[in-house]
Amino acid sequence: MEQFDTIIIGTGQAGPSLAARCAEEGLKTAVIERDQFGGTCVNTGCTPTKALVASARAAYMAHRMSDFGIDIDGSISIDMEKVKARKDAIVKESTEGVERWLKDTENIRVYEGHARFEDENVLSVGRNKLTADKIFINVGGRAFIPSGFDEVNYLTNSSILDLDKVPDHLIIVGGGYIGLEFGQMYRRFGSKITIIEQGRRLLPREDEDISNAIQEILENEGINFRFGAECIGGSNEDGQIVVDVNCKSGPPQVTGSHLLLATGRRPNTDDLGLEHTTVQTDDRGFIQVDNQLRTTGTDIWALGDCNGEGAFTHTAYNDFEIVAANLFDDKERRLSDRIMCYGLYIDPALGRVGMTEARAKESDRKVLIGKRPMDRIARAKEKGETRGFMKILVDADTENILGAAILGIEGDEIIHSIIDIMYAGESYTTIRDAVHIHPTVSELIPTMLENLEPLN
Ligand SMILES: Cc1cc2nc3c(=O)[nH]c(=O)nc-3n(C[C@H](O)[C@H](O)[C@H](O)COP(=O)(O)OP(=O)(O)OC[C@H]3O[C@@H](n4cnc5c(N)ncnc54)[C@H](O)[C@@H]3O)c2cc1C
Ligand SMILES: NC(=O)c1ccc[n+]([C@@H]2O[C@H](COP(=O)([O-])OP(=O)(O)OC[C@H]3O[C@@H](n4cnc5c(N)ncnc54)[C@H](O)[C@@H]3O)[C@@H](O)[C@H]2O)c1
Repeated sequence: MEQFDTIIIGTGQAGPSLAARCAEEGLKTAVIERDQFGGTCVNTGCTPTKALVASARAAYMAHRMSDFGIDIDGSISIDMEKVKARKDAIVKESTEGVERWLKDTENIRVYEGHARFEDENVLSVGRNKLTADKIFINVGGRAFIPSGFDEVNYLTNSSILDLDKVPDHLIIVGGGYIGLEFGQMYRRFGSKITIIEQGRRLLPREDEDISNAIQEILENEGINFRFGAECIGGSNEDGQIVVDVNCKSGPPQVTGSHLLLATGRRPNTDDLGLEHTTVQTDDRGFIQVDNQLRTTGTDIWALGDCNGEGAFTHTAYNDFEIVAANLFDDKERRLSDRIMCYGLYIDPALGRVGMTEARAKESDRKVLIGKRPMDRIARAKEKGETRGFMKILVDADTENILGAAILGIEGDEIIHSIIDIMYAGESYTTIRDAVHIHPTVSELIPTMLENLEPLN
């Protein structure tokens, strides 16, 4: 049995920073990783997808060159092998960076293998047995595969990254983050795309005007949607893929060359031996945690996607910050202090923070709303990027900003001025009265706030 002060399972977005901090504090730290260093974000999530989104945008802009008065003498084609090579190089640099960082840090010992609890404070990794005073679980998640697809060659967010040819017709099951980002990307690379969504609209957690605007943007680029259509199975037929659809209208089968299942994620907690501990999970396998990320187990914490409290890189990293502040800095940081924010990396991107309009309406607050279409923003027009709109919700009594959505060029960046005001707990008038630089999209946030109206 090898004794450590701390053990960290998984090298996703919380584990490595926490390991480095533990090591810096002089703690003898073990880190266990069963697959690629850096986890989902670096290897099969944010990094590769955003690299591909950038290639797809370059292709899109190449096709739009004449809008800007530029003639291209010749055809535009996609070399998917080169697109993939660019993406692979960016991923390699990051994953190797995480591996080197961990392996070169004093006080950290890295184990490569699958960690499993044998007891409350004992883990096995292959033939090694490890124990520690404190254990941190950062095991992330993987693609959820609905039943009915065993007999078909489907792709997931991981395996689609190996493609070095553009599919003729990519069928995507699921109109969430993964479905929309890959859908637009491969449409721009030249695939025919059909997105099949069981709900009646895209992104049901967003407001209906956001869902509709995104649908319109993607349809205008040539993406086909099927709504109210649950995909219940698939088969390989004559070199094609046939997806069976349970629906009230439209054909009961969709045929294409490739199939991407983008139907959500499940936590990597089913093979962790948690049954040998007092760590409790919910009915979907997410580890239950308190406001400081402590599990029900003794001296066991859970961080990142596996605790179901956030599903993003920045929420996983914030979990690390909360744990480190409480353990080492004598600062009480809490999960409940986090204001939910995220980006959806279709183009133009959606930047989001806080409440939706629907949630604000349901609350018993007096709410003010401001809205501005991108085609009434000078910089968006100058850039030829007038799709989308922005909106903001304000509590009429406290003057605090409740939430905002920016669907438009650089929406993922612009939203941060609103996020910061929300964290500062400042009145919306601070940003309304601030001088923003001209010409930017951001300069219209003060203007939007000058024109608030009651939300009915
Ligand atoms: C396609 C896609 C695109 C995304 N894009 C974005 C984005 O643009 N922005 C954003 O904020 N988020 C994005 N996300 C979400 C983001 O990737 C995750 O929220 C983030 O990676 C979560 O990190 P984590 O630390 O919880 O775990 P992970 O990054 O999933 O890491 C967990 C690690 O634990 C290891 N592990 C699991 N079980 C064991 C075990 N028993 N023993 C040893 N090791 C184990 C795994 O191998 C893995 O390396 C995306 C996700 C996907 C799938
Ligand atoms: N930009 C980002 O930050 C980003 C990008 C990609 C992924 N992610 C993370 O990955 C997670 C998973 O993304 P996702 O898109 O897989 O999940 P999701 O939960 O966002 O969307 C899944 C969609 O699939 C639909 N669906 C499920 N089963 C179906 C079926 N049988 N037939 C038809 N439709 C079906 C659901 O109704 C839902 O709309 C996200 O929650 C997010 O945390 C983040």
